[in-house]
Amino acid sequence: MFKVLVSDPISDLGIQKLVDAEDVTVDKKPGLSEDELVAIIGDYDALLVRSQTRVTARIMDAGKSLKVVGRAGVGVDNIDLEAATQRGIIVINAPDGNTITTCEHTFAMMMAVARHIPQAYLKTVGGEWDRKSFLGVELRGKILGVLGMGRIGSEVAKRAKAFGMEIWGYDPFLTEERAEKLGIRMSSVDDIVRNADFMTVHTPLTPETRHMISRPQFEVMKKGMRIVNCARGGIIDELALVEAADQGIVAGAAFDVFEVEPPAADHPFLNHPKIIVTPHLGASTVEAQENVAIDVSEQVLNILRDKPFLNAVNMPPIPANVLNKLQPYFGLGEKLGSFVSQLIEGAVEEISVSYAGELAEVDTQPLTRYIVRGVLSHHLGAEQVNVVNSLHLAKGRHVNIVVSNSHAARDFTNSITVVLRSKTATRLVTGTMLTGYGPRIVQIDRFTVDVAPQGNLILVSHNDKPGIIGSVGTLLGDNGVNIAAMQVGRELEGGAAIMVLTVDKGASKELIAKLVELPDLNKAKEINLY
Ligand SMILES: NC(=O)C1=CN([C@@H]2O[C@H](COP(=O)(O)OP(=O)(O)OC[C@H]3O[C@@H](n4cnc5c(N)ncnc54)[C@H](O)[C@@H]3O)[C@@H](O)[C@H]2O)C=CC1
Ligand SMILES: O=C(O)CCC(=O)C(=O)O
Repeated sequence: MFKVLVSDPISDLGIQKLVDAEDVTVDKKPGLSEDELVAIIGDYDALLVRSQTRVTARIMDAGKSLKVVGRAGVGVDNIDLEAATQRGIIVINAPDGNTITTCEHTFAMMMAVARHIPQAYLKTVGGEWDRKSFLGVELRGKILGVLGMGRIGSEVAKRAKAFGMEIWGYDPFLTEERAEKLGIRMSSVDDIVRNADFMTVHTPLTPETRHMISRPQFEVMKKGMRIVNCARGGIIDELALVEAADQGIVAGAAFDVFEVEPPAADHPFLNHPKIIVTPHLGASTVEAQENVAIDVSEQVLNILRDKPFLNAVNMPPIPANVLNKLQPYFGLGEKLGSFVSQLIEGAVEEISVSYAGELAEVDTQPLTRYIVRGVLSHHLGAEQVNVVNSLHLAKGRHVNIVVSNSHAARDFTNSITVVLRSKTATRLVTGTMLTGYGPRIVQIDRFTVDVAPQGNLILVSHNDKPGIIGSVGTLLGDNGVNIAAMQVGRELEGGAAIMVLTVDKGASKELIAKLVELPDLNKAKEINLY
């Protein structure tokens, strides 16, 4: 008999299938502390949570029989994925069940902010009949900028069309074909910020999306913008938003999520006349809670019964013989994917991986998953993409994956080449494991290099002229950026060349822009590999 513990309030109807299963007993114990969970988890095979329970390494250590943690929802920020993976505990989520509900909450927020509904309600119930202070705006005819065109963003776009809005969307994986199908304009963050009347964010919180709307964006923002965030706190810089609202740039904002939840009592959003808030209610409908509970219950049953399952967000076990051969390359593969995904412009349409040398002789599928993870996690967030779901996520985004093997490695015992193709560009990176030195990037596009794939890198393309290395070094030095290592690759003396600098701390966007102004320097790009 399998034992399942439900430690958050999860829909009874949703978990009925588990309760009815003859080989399962279900205990519902919401609101337990970590200590209380540690004390009882040893009896259970599965743990079902929403977002309140923090599933820590301590709990998992005590869960000697624990095979699966099921999250009834999308975000798994409350589960220590690394610890689960290390202990062979499968973590699954329910990514589809609350899409429509969160999309509808976004509309509720957008309309409430357009018509000042919470503010007007407060005055009316307070006994005032104030019809002058709450002049609203229509949605019809307005430009709605959607940042993040995944599950929720796409549904928002579809519904906004019914309101007569013009939709401008931005997502690194948005292709022209998909934009056309959705009837939206493919745009950029900058265009949206400068032109939209309403803006809504539907991305995960990643190092790239953190504060993607901050002071520089508010400075150029169309006056009178109304902003909605029902995704994750921190995508929009909260303090910069308050400033922009006070300066009259932002006419209104509606937030369901906060950088720290719950927000402190003196949080500047609370009681701000232009900002309305809800306490992370995006997924809180009867239907969504039922959907996510049904989805997660079904997959937990499959896992307990040793059947194929969906929506795993961490790593499944790999056979020991395969693992031994591939493990040294997992980190390199992921870094190569991340490196080249930070170089490519435009939506990625194809990831092509070539294995050469001894690597071509083993089943490299697990390694391909790491490479694809590296490519996707730059945009989707490392927390959302793992080796279990990376290929599936790529397929869902219509990214073609091509794998080839060549038994003869050119200069190395083994090498991995990753080529990304978008509509407008093709970028290539090759890596290898050098005995005694570890992972190395040995080719970038057509240039031979020798770069350790880690930390903050700056990739510069330039013309091979005397003095250019010095001028780059001086500019970085003058701006307090220390160069730890430097590599130059060129085809011919005096021809096109690249420089890869490993720097001790990240360079600001302004400094990268200054680099490009140097004579004979064509492009500069910062790349983070952690
Ligand atoms: N308020 C709530 O209760 C809920 C919040 N959420 C949150 O909503 C967000 C969206 O969820 P889904 O649509 O299900 O996720 P999804 O994974 O389907 O879509 C996210 C999209 O963001 C895109 N993206 C990543 N980086 C970007 C960038 N720099 N600029 C523009 N787009 C970028 C990705 O390519 C992807 O298409 C997530 O943060 C999720 O945790 C989800 C459900 C409920
Ligand atoms: O379970 C909840 O209410 C939170 C939903 C959420 O934010 C998510 O699924 O990512």
